[in-house]
Amino acid sequence: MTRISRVELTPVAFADPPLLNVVGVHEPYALRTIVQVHTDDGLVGLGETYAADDHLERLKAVAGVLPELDAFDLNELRRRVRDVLTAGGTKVGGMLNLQDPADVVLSPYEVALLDIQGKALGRPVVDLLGGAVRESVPFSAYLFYKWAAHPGAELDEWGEAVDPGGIVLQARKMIREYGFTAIKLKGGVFAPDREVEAILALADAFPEHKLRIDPNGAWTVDTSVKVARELDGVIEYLEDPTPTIDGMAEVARRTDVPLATNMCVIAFDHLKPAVLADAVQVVLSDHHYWGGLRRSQLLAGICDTFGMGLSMHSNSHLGISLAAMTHLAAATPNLMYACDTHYPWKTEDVIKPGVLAFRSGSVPVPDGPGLGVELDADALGELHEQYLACGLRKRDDTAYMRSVDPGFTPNTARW
Ligand SMILES: O=C([O-])C(=O)C[C@H](O)[C@@H](O)C(=O)[O-]
Ligand SMILES: [Mg+2]
Repeated sequence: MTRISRVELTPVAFADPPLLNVVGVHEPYALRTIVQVHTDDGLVGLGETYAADDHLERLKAVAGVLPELDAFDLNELRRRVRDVLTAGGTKVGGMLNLQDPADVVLSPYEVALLDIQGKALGRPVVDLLGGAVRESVPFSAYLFYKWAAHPGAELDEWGEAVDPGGIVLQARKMIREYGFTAIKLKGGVFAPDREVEAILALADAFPEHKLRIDPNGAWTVDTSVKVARELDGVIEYLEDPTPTIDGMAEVARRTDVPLATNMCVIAFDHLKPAVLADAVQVVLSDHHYWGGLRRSQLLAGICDTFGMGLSMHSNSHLGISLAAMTHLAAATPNLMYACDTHYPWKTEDVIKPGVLAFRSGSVPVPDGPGLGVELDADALGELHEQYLACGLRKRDDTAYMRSVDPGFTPNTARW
């Protein structure tokens, strides 16, 4: 039997450019926790997750009850995670507009155990998820309005993008380097007209590419309907134009443009009300908060049953997450959209280079055992030192924006 002997949790910080969004701007570093689960027969499983202090505390509490667990017993893993979180007084179970903490904590451990299982069997994770229905996974070019540099820092390689021309230049560079065939624009930063103009400029410049815009709920219902009319036939879906299941349902009643979400359906409890209201036509899965790879496949099945499309959400992440996303997407037949990834925005990683590569916008599924990626111990150490030195302990785009613009308020349904 492959039993867990111990768990190592290493918070890391990696450089992140000043990407703008509805709640502010990315800080100079993004945080992640790297999870290493060791077994008594010498295997190590990898996982990657958020690194906010309260999340780290929960991860540590669960780490304490994992020794002796059989790495193939994912049901027992889930039971232990839920027991620990309930004992700590945490409410387990989704509430509207909240992720389920038990699924968020379960995720990196489930991925690490699947990595161990694959290594024990000599098979890639995709085979444990039912087998590959595609050999490589298409991702989208994830464009952001951005500053030329963090205040006081040197210019980065991407330059400024605060208007349609800047966004098109950014798209050209990203598509030249990665070959993406779908484009997502993060909106909610400027007035909707200006962001519509950017999408139209992208449509002109890239007539063959699939387009999407995601203002993270920055618009009212009426504005969302107006934008949907203007971009009907131009975009493949409109992502979270307005907040809440009720708001999205109202927009959906007034447009045929498919609505997608990673904001109002982010836990299993949200599916029933969303389906009953016909609020969303595409759910963006994300294994980091849907409870890992197998529960993301459960979500995929539910979407399939109720006639909803499936795409994939991302946050700033490193290579362990990209590997997990790729295995999952390769084994999920109804994931028919190019997945989001922040990967092009990062310049540092904790894995050894060589396995994960973009070819024509897609990542070939790693074929080594488990996730197929290897931790670089030196890089892990350096990014941990960077975490200790940078002082950030949770993501706070709003506070960072206010340090530059004290009057800034997040834009939820402002326009
Ligand atoms: O699709 C989304 O909503 C995201 O990717 C959320 C992220 O937090 C994005 O807004 C970001 O990185 O600023
Ligand atoms: Mg989104």
